[in-house]
Amino acid sequence: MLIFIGLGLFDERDISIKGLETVKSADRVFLEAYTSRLMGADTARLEEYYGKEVKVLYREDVENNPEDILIAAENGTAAFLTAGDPMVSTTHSDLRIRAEERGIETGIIHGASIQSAICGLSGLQNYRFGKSCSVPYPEKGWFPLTPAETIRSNMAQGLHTLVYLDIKPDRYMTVNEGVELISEMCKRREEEPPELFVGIARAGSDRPVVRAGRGPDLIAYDFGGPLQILIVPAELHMMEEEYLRVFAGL
Ligand SMILES: C[S@@+](CC[C@H](N)C(=O)[O-])C[C@H]1O[C@@H](n2cnc3c(N)ncnc32)[C@H](O)[C@@H]1O
Repeated sequence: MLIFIGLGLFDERDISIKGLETVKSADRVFLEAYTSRLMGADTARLEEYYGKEVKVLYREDVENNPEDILIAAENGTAAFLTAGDPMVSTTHSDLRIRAEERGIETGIIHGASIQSAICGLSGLQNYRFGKSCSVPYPEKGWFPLTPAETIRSNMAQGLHTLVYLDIKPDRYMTVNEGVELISEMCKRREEEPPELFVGIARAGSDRPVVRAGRGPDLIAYDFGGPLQILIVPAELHMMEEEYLRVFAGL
């Protein structure tokens, strides 16, 4: 059996009791470490907490060579762990389909996701979000403008945009970098950059940071360590504006 388990948002204690019991009784435990991360716990700490060896997986292991996972799931119970919820803004549906097609039973134990956490932290209503987007680190000769296009299209419909920030093996994109990149994309599209941004750092920790402001203000603000995420709000409802004043320094 292959069970996808969400670890929640920050450290080893954010997993559900159901998830923890399943990990502890699993035959093999895999940790997907490229779509998101638990910044409050490293692999050694997870292994100690679960009393199990944890095999860390990178994109290549899941998307191109998932044999090890599938064979483990054919021969016993394999737990596949992902920070957040395993099926939110990740590509794991493909693995679940592959398993089912091989006759392997699958299941999901959900975890708290950044997608809902940002609503509580920012006060922006979840039903007012449009399509989300990701800002990647630009590479030589490659500077995609699609995030700016998504933001503009959402904005025209009065919808907020959630902007996921890139994770690389050796670095994590900050809110400061995200705002700078979006402003540059708008410039290249010959558009005005958004007037307001909301930056969030370390959701799920004891001290998450939430800050709303104009682009230059957020670029200068120190959000501390990763993980970080960005929202570009559309026109605010009265209650949303009030919430940002009280909790995000608007
Ligand atoms: C592709 S999404 C994966 C979401 C995950 N599956 C979930 O349900 O939470 C990962 C991105 O979300 C943001 N993120 C995830 N967890 C976060 C946290 N605890 N605090 C701030 N941002 C976070 C970061 O921008 C990160 O690059």
